[in-house]
Amino acid sequence: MSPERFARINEMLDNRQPDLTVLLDQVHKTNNIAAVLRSADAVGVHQLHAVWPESAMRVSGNTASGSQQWVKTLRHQTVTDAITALKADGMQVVVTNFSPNAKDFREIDYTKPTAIVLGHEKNGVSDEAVRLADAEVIIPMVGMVQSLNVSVAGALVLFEAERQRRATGMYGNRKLPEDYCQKLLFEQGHPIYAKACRRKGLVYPAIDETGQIIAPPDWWQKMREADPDSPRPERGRQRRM
Ligand SMILES: C[S@@+](CC[C@H](N)C(=O)[O-])C[C@H]1O[C@@H](n2cnc3c(N)ncnc32)[C@H](O)[C@@H]1O
Repeated sequence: MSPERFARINEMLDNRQPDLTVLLDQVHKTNNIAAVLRSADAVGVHQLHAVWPESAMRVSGNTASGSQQWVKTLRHQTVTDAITALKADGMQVVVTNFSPNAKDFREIDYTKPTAIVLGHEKNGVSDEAVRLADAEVIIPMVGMVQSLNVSVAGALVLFEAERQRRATGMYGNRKLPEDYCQKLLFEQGHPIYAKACRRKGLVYPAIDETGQIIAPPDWWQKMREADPDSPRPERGRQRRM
């Protein structure tokens, strides 16, 4: 991996907001799911949630433009399961909904741990989601059409959250666990070694701030035993401890 790409992934990790997420409440069109994923990645959402009772959830690769690699989706069988789990993580649950009880979406404090719920393309959010939510919000509209596309609605709320969080300095300081970040950086920077480690049950070595492996000699030895074809340390690039 080039030093530039390594730096870019590090910067992405520094900006991830593990306490901001989206719950897709039966959103089912693959293009819409992909577009929400892409906006979620853009504002630093680390993990998305989806109520998806069917077997496989599909994402349109073109629309997602690779964001599905960086924002993982956790699937829940029911909206009750999903919201219970989000609340157990200390999230306020904000449902986007056309309702007389809904506030303007800009009135919510998104600097709090927040899950934004988006509803089905035709039926909107489920009654159960509304019942369990802490707040209902609406994006005011003055045109002739009654609603926005769900991914557009999601992007507007997410970027309002981004605006508020940036204003209070919530970007640029790493909140994800360091061991998770190290694991991801190793897998991205050294995919062949990572694969060999997984295959043979070897622990991942540490890497330094430039992405070079910092491993004791016995790690290199075990790697060679595990996989005689594994690449040798590049002279001057792979640092030993
Ligand atoms: C196409 S809309 C669904 C319309 C549906 N007939 C209804 O009454 O909810 C799909 C989803 O987009 C979001 N959405 C679209 N426009 C919105 C708006 N103006 N305010 C809040 N949410 C909106 C909501 O999550 C909604 O469930």
